[in-house]
Amino acid sequence: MLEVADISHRYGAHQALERVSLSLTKGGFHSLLGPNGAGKSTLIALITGLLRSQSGEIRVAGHSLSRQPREVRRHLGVVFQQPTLDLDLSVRQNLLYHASLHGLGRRQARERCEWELARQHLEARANDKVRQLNGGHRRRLEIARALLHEPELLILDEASVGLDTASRQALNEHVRILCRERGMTVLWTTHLLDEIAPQDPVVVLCTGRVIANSQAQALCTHTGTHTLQEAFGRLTAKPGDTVMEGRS
Ligand SMILES: Nc1ncnc2c1ncn2[C@@H]1O[C@H](COP(=O)(O)OP(=O)(O)OP(=O)(O)O)[C@@H](O)[C@H]1O
Repeated sequence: MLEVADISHRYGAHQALERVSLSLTKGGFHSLLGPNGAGKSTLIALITGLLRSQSGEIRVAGHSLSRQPREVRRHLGVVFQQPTLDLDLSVRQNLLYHASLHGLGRRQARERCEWELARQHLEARANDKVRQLNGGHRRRLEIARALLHEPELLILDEASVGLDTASRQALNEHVRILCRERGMTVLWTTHLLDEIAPQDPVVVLCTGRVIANSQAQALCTHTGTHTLQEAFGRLTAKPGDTVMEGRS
């Protein structure tokens, strides 16, 4: 569903990503981990087309981002780290506006909007201004918005930041349900390792390179540790020493 092949990116003299390759299988909940400055946001900006790739190739659902950007956008939903809702528009208005940006007709937009609101249990809030929603509800609205055009790949960049523990868990579980029930492929970036299950495929970035690409559980086995926290610490302490690549 997502193929990143040999992507490198520089900011001036600074090499932010170096020959990054990864591939996400359909229907999986994939996590992207890395310490501060590892290059996660840069990679997401490249995949979502916010940054233009300088080398390598990105394909979404078989479409090349550089040659078929519209096709890629059609298959891709994104929830960015920084909320981008209009606080002074209502919940429904935010969704309808976004639907029009995706070229949905009026009727289809209304239908999709009501469907996603119901799925997120936000119907009763449809006419409220976003300003009136709490952080958890705003995140759910952003997910509803990202799903309006029925993408097959959903990217969430630190989507749980700022939420309380219960809202974080609910959000995480909700996204997992989307994978299971809709076959959606998810790329979830986080610093919070308790959001990752032992069987989840995980990509670890460090100083711009993929240093591990495996199931969370296998990272522990490989590093001889008991928790993902310990494995992550060991892998990122001396990234040059421990390169662990396999399937994600
Ligand atoms: N616009 C920019 N100009 C110059 N350097 C940048 C720019 N954006 C990011 N960088 C640098 O590129 C590297 C990767 O940054 P990036 O934000 O992608 O990392 P990250 O893994 O998302 O970090 P964090 O977890 O802190 O958000 C860092 O060293 C960062 O300082």
